[in-house]
Amino acid sequence: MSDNRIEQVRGRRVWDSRGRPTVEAEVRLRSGVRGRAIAPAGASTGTGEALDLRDGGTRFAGMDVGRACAAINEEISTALAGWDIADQQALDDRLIALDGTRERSRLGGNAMVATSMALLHARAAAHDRPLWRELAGERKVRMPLPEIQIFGGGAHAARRVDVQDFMIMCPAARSFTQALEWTAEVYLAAGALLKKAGTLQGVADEGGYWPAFSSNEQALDTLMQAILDAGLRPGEEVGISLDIAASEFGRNGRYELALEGRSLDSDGMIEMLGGWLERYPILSIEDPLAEDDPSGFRRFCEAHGARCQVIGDDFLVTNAGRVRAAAEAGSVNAVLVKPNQAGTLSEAHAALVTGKAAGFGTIVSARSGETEDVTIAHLAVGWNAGQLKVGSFSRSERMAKWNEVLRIEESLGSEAGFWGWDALPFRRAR
Ligand SMILES: O=C(O)[C@@H](CO)OP(=O)(O)O
Ligand SMILES: [Mg+2]
Repeated sequence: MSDNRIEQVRGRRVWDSRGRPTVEAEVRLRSGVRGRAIAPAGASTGTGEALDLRDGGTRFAGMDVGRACAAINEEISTALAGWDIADQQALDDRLIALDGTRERSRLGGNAMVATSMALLHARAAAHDRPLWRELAGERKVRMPLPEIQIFGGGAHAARRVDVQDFMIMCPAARSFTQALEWTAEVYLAAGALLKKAGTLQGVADEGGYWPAFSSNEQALDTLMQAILDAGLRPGEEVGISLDIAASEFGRNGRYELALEGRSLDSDGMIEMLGGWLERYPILSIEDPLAEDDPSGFRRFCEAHGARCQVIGDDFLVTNAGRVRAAAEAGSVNAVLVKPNQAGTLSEAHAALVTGKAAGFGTIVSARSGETEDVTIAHLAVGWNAGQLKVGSFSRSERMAKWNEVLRIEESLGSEAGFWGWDALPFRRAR
């Protein structure tokens, strides 16, 4: 028997897709087996998220991670040394207790999530199996429905468009492979439309195009045209998915839509989004209202939850307690699961399981600041989440994840199912 006790955990500074430093953790077992993982970072963050430990001063605009790396090298490594790798929950509990703060400000959410993920990698390596299989065991899993950005806006594109993510979903595809193929067709068609119109400005943080639109509706119209140009049927084969990220422009019940020069209250937002739902084949809307507007969420979900997935991201911050409360209140019907919002994999998993128990859609999601780390792809498959959101084609830190799911799908051969329509909570309820 090889010795699966932890020898050491090391932290190192690496760089993310926005040119900012981030934290990599590397776990070494006594057997010599290693596992490593890198923490991602958000730009549009919820106030209830685990906090990254970042160093002040002018170095890298005050974004350095020296203290988070030191926390791994010193406290975390000492606290975990000698522990067996088998029990992720016990190891995560140890990290949580060691930090001792609600918002993870002492060790840093970035140090904790990198360590938590690296522990899982080490365990999978010790068992000589892929990470997703380590999580799923012998349970059957299906490949996730991808949610892929075509246009970026909001905090990821200097707020050129108010809405943060204009994405598509291909629930009628037969497989993950085919869903990715269809999405690529739409992506290329959208790029051609923007070039022709002279509105292409570049690539946004998550790999979607950065367009110069004059209204949010223009983005939706262009997206519809791109779906048609790709030879696909909007609403039947391909649907639209939006992340409004409304906390970025809404506070205290007021929403300032800069692009359109409009200021709306909650009811105005609900009415505007309801109008979009009438006119466009929208299957999913994330954070339609701000995190401080729970009654707005409730009214929105009451009005539209029967025909649209309503996702809480900043609103729920991957917190099982908040997911439970939202299920009781009826304020969303889906939860975005971002491990670094929670701080550890066990807490992220608890949020997902709580969502599933409530009949919610569950979407494992990357952050806008990412790296070559593909852990998230394995979590989506291994936890059988149903949906995955990691950004789009023009950025390889995103494609690394999608391509990893292709590999997993191929490895399963005819065993590999695809979540398709079943991933969407309002479709399952029918
Ligand atoms: O809001 C989101 O869902 C994510 C990913 O799109 O963005 P960020 O990582 O900046 O929070
Ligand atoms: Mg979001």
